[in-house]
Amino acid sequence: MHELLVQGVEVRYGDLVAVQAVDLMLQPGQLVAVTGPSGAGKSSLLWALGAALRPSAGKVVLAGTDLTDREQAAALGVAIVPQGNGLASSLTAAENVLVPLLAVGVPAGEAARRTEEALALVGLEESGNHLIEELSGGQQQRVALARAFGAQARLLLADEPTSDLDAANRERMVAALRGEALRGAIVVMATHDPEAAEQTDGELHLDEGVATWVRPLR
Ligand SMILES: Nc1ncnc2c1ncn2[C@@H]1O[C@H](COP(=O)(O)OP(=O)(O)OP(=O)(O)O)[C@@H](O)[C@H]1O
Repeated sequence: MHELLVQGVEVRYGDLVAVQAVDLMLQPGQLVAVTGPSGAGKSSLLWALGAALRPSAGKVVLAGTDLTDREQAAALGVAIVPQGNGLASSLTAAENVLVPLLAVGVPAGEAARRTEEALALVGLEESGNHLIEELSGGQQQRVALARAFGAQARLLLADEPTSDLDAANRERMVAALRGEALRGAIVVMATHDPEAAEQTDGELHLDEGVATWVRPLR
């Protein structure tokens, strides 16, 4: 059985078909890039995979369970790192990682340990006490990834995770995403960055919502 089954997923905004009948089968341990020009439907596909929007057709099944809404998907371990990070700007970097863990009942000691590890993974161990609004765009992007790493997701959906990063941090983030896959997650990253894309196990290219494997999964 495939852990993630995507069958005929279509996303429409009114008359516009942003994603056209995408089929995918992914297994734990796989790191996949979704590439394509601006407006091709990458974010829409990721949001549909994470049940943050309801597909107009088709379904997304994780470990045998149909994903129905964002809350249910989050409870099943589906994390989304959105473009533009989605962080709480009045909290510190560490609080942004810690609070969601406490909210889902991770014990305080374990949550603190995971927070420290996740911030170290993105190279921000010294910045945990900084407010988000005091951090640069690239640092904020790294906190958003740290939050997802702390959550130890089963399916991690990262939208343009390296877009604001310099080369060294891009390498660090791709390595961290690979680490998540090695831990047993399925990791799907939308990206414009060819160097990040080529480090994945497969590249799914979207053009006007039509998906084609330009580099099939290995
Ligand atoms: N909420 C929305 N309402 C209407 N149209 C939308 C909405 N979100 C996206 N679209 C349209 O759907 C298409 C796909 O958008 P999407 O954001 O998924 O593309 P993308 O490949 O992620 O683009 P980018 O690389 O610029 O982020 C575009 O034509 C976009 O204008």
